[in-house]
Amino acid sequence: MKIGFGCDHAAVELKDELLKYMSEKGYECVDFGSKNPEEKVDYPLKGQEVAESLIAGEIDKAVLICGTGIGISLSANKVPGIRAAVCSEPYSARLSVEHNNANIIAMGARVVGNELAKSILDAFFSASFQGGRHERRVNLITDIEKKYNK
Ligand SMILES: O=C(CO)[C@H](O)[C@H](O)[C@H](O)COP(=O)(O)O
Repeated sequence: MKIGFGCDHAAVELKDELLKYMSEKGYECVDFGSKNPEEKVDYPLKGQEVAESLIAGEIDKAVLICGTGIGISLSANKVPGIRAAVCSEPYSARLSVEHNNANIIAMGARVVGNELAKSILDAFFSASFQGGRHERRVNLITDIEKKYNK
């Protein structure tokens, strides 16, 4: 699996740590993130870049991090087909895949510590979409998208 990592200036350190963590686990990791915490980068641009790469099939899943995880996930979710979930603990991260078929996990570098962030990634990347009744609901989300993207 190929994982894209995106972040703004608020999350460079955590992004670097998580990219190393997932690389050591054997995942192929692509760094779309900011490299310098001193250089301000606007999170919508990073969220869009990573989301578009995922929809283009260049990466399979993504990890997006900004100060809170909110702005970068809101931006990614504007791209049709993206289901980015902001999570601050592993339970929601697991359920975001099992029930919502999330394809991006977002976190806040000013919210979670490094070890908690790793547990969140473990939960997200070891989970599988359960389908069934959840598929019908995810399809209803897609229907909303289609209604406004004609
Ligand atoms: O958390 C964020 C958006 O949801 C981003 O990380 C921004 O960096 C945040 O808005 C704070 O920005 P600042 O320029 O570092 O104060």
